[in-house]
Amino acid sequence: MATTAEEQAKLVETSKRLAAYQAVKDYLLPEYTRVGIGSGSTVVYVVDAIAALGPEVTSKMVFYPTGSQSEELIEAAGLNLQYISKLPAGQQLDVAFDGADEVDDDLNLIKGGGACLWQEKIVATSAKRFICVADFRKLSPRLGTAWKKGIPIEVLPMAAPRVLDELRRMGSQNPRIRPGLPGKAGATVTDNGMWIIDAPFAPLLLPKDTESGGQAGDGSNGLWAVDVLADALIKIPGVAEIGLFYGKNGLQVASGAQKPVAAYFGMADGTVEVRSPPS
Ligand SMILES: O=C(CO)[C@H](O)[C@H](O)COP(=O)(O)O
Repeated sequence: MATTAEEQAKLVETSKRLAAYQAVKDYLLPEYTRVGIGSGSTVVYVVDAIAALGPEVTSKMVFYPTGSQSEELIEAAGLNLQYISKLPAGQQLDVAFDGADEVDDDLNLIKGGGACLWQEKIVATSAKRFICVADFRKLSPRLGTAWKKGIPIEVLPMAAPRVLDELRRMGSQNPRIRPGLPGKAGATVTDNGMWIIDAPFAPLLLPKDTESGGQAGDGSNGLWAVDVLADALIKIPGVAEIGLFYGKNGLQVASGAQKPVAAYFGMADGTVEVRSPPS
């Protein structure tokens, strides 16, 4: 068991790496040609795993980034870069890999800790198969349990005060405009020229909590179901995109969906746990 902060950090990195290599082994088939690459520190290992397959496999593939960080990763690994804007209408990526800030029991995700959520959602929903790769810290029964910073919401800067008002009205506790990096004055500016608001809510309910006379999940008692909250947030004027990647259970998740078809977690014991959404 990791005891020092240094050992814990090493364990987390090992977990990310294990999950990434396993996910790429299982889901990057040699016949695939179009691959989405997400953002964040876990995706670095996804790109490592892909590059390790060698040019005989990867030279036939084209890689689509979710922002400036993944664009750099793709180029630095010597992989073929293409933009999602160039994906012809009616066509899809074969697979997309991305990380997450938190993953619940139904594989709904919080994303956007790295401020890339808008392009990440476009790439994930453009893929036939969206695969989430994470370490053990990201697993939670309900979104908002472990990730306390809030749901990242990408907003038009001029609308930020109005969006904050509405979020408070909806019960968000202390929603805040994300500041820039230390030493940089002002807000975080996304790759799309927008700002991010982080909006904390009480842990979000799942269908199993709201069905059969359970909690309402409509925010009336301060508790929201993931899908009800997501549908309300995206309708706030000035909101460009939200960092909830969600969907109803029992639906076909393999095409145009925000939820992953599989989530790979590197565990603290050195194993990789693979989860699929409930049917
Ligand atoms: O959503 C994201 C960026 O917008 C990332 O996928 C998420 O923040 C996870 O990052 P990391 O792998 O560094 O923990």
